[in-house]
Amino acid sequence: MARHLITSAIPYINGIKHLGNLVGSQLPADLYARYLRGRGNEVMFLCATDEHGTPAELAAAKAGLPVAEFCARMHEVQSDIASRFGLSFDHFGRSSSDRNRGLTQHFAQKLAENGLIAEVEERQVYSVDDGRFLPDRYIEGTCPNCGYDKARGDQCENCTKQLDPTDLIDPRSAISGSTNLEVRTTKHLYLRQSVLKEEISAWIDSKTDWPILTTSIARKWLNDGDGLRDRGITRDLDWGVPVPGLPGKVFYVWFDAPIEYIACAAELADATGQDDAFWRRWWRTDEGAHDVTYTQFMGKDNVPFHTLSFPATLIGSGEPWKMVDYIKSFNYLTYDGGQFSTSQGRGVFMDQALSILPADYWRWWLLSHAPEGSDAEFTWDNFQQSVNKDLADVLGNFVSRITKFARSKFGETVPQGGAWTERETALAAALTERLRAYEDFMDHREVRKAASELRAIWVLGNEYLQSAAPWATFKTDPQAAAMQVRLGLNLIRLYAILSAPFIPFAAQTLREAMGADAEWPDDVTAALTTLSPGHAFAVPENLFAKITDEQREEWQERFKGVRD
Ligand SMILES: Nc1ncnc2c1ncn2[C@@H]1O[C@H](COP(=O)(O)OP(=O)(O)OP(=O)(O)O)[C@@H](O)[C@H]1O
Ligand SMILES: [Zn+2]
Repeated sequence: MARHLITSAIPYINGIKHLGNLVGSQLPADLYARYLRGRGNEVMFLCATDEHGTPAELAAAKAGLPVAEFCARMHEVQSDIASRFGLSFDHFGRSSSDRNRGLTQHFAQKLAENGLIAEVEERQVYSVDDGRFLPDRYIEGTCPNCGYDKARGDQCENCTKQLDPTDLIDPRSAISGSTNLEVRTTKHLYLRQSVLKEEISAWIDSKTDWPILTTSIARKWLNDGDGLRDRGITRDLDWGVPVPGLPGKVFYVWFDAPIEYIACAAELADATGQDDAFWRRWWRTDEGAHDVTYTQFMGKDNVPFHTLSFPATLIGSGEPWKMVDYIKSFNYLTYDGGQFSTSQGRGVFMDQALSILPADYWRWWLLSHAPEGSDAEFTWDNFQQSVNKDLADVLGNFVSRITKFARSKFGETVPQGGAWTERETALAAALTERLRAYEDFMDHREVRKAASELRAIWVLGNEYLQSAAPWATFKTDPQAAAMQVRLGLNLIRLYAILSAPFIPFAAQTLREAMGADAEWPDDVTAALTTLSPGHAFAVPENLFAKITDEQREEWQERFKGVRD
């Protein structure tokens, strides 16, 4: 039994996540966690809400709530939707927790002791009327590059140029609209990443098995221009982790967010009444984490922070923290010809998705079309086809035919009689080959390829049923038909176990209907004879309903605009 630590990029708190966020982080992480648990490994699967930063403050202001209360409410909302999607976190934490505050301050302190923090005098825009500095999105104005008049302090959304607040022409406060602004000097902390460049470079070079998407993004930022640059890690805000010794300042959200991966495990310990040793054995290589394999999941825009900044924090601390072993990154899922966007409300959001279909339909489509090699597009046509074919015609149909036929001819117990022929031996051999390929792809976090092996495993069952045709066999040789049905019922049990990482809810229904255990099949032949004659089963209710053309058209229409 191996030990696996798994983290998903932590979803930002400002709203309900869309299907792109889901497939780019939490869902594949859940797939991997479920698979590893299914194979008997010890798994710690962590996720949390990312609660600091200016967008949270602005969203709270828009909702008319104090930011702490807004975050507490949104955390509950996200947590509820996550569990309805079957995301099996061992803990869903909060980056605003006391644990994260403590750890973030701890890391800053260690970095300072090691000479990796610089104090820099900076020129920042101050709003006299609002009585505060205006970092990042708190300031708007005209873009010096393209002339767009709603450019923000950190970036122009029109031409995508990265900006500093002092670059803006005719700047105004995003809070009050006031133009009574002045530039003041203020002190900020910088993380001296440039000092660690060689060490981080060598570390990335040692990761020869990582996806190209991950290493290419890391190398681009390591080597672009002047190379790895020092970064400001503090902001003039109230909401965030306070910076000791610098009143009125908090750490930048991207400094404390990845530290929450660690804090989250500590939050779990607190929530379950366990001591610090409980979480430190996952995170400290000197306290038990030396044998842990750590995998992170995220969309491509998060890669620089996980390959450079967060490793700089951990390495720079000089302490033996567990470093990531594998970073699985994803390209983008696009929506019917455009981008998903939380701020513009474009696409399908997790709550909306569940209001029209159960989680497994989405899980299956998203994972089997995960944007691994390139961006992938969600279209309603493709969704309908894939659900109807894979889930309804292949898996659902197989289950329904076998169980209904079995019940009608032999009653609701596994029938007795008959012996395997060459057809069954050949099926077991074909299944074994597919199963080993499936395991191999899952072990390598190859999501799409694993999905297509699983589909092929389902197809083998249908082909067997087609060629064995127990309904015809029954007329001439009822004993042989009994054997075929027995095999079919055992196949359903096998499918329940193998499919659980992708479609956990349907898998559970199948397992309960078969009155079966969940033991991973090492030997397929043994697995296909696990349910013995006399074992009771039930006919599961229609497992998957097909998506009709009317439904597809209605949803296409309903989700084509933007959400309020
Ligand atoms: N269209 C997408 N396809 C795949 N992954 C995505 C997509 N958009 C965001 N992600 C990933 O989703 C995860 C959670 O993102 P986060 O909550 O920070 O939202 P975000 O990146 O601000 O996206 P948005 O602005 O659309 O809400 C991150 O790992 C991010 O890389
Ligand atoms: Zn611009």
